[in-house]
Amino acid sequence: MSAIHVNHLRKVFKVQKNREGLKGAFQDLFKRQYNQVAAVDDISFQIPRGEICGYIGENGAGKSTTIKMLTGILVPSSGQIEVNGMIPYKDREKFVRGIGVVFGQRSQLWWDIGVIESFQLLKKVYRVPENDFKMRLDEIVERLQLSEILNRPVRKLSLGQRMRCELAASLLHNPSILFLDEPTIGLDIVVKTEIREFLKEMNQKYETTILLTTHDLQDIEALCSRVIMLDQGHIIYDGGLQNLKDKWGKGKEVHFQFQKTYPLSTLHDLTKGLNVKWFKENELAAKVWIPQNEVNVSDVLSRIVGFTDISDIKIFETNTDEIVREIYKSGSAEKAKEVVASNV
Ligand SMILES: Nc1ncnc2c1ncn2[C@@H]1O[C@H](COP(=O)(O)OP(=O)(O)OP(=O)(O)O)[C@@H](O)[C@H]1O
Repeated sequence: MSAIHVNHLRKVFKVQKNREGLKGAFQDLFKRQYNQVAAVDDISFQIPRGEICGYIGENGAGKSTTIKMLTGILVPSSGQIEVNGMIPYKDREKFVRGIGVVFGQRSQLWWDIGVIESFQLLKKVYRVPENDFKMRLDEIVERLQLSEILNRPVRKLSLGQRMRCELAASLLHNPSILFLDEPTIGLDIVVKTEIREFLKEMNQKYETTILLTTHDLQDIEALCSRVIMLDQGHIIYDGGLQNLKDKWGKGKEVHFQFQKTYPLSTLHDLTKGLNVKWFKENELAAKVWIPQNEVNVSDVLSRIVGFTDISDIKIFETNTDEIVREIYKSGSAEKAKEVVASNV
């Protein structure tokens, strides 16, 4: 049985239309007009137990609306959802005991009381037995290095400290599914790395299923084997991250720093027969563009090294950011593939 099962899910919001001018405002007072916005428009997917899946999309794509439906905060307009074998907006008490949620922009901790008191309250909310709570708390406090800040009120914590406490709070009841909505937003790279390591560990140790919404593709690279990409309420890609790179990656760029000047024609001659493109950077530097799956970097290097005097070489890998941006721009993974192919 999958941890999350979503079938033809839709959420339509009714948004008030504001008519223009004073007359319009007056008319609005008596007769309101509304627009329908389909925030999530007929999406289907399944997430097996123990998977970490990235859920990405541009602002307004419908990510948070999906997470809110999956966690039972919003009721779908149509379609079916099953999370942990339950319908999230029904049987709330039982349902929330099986999930953990972190909204990076909102806190589940009480602002003015000590962190440990918030944890004690959550223990009561989730009805966690004392022994289980103690074991779990000890493990998480040690792993996330929270002992120094447990007695501080949340309002006095730095963002990084607060996010570590939010994660701890979401895991105290040992949920089998964790929903993370922008968990690393605004954090520095050190805290981001710590959080990613911690999540990886929890997933491996407890087989926690994780659905992760983020704008930081480094989160996805570090954690997810699968990514679901959303655009205007529709799924435009659902598959492996490596597959995305293999199929839609633009290729590699190798930058050469030479000790002498080599004209472009010489570099072209050296790589004759290989489908690569050379660009001159300055008198002593040039870069070569190597399309994915067509030419091996080692073939190019073997033709250049030994025939030229090189002082430095740098290889730039496929950039996930660029692939994803291209896909967002074109609105579908298939179209992006065509765009990328025509650019190479
Ligand atoms: N309560 C609401 N009432 C009306 N419209 C809403 C409501 N919540 C979301 N929307 C609209 O639904 C669409 C999707 O919003 P949602 O917050 O799910 O996007 P998102 O992908 O999470 O964006 P972001 O990355 O900016 O958080 C947007 O057009 C938004 O304006």
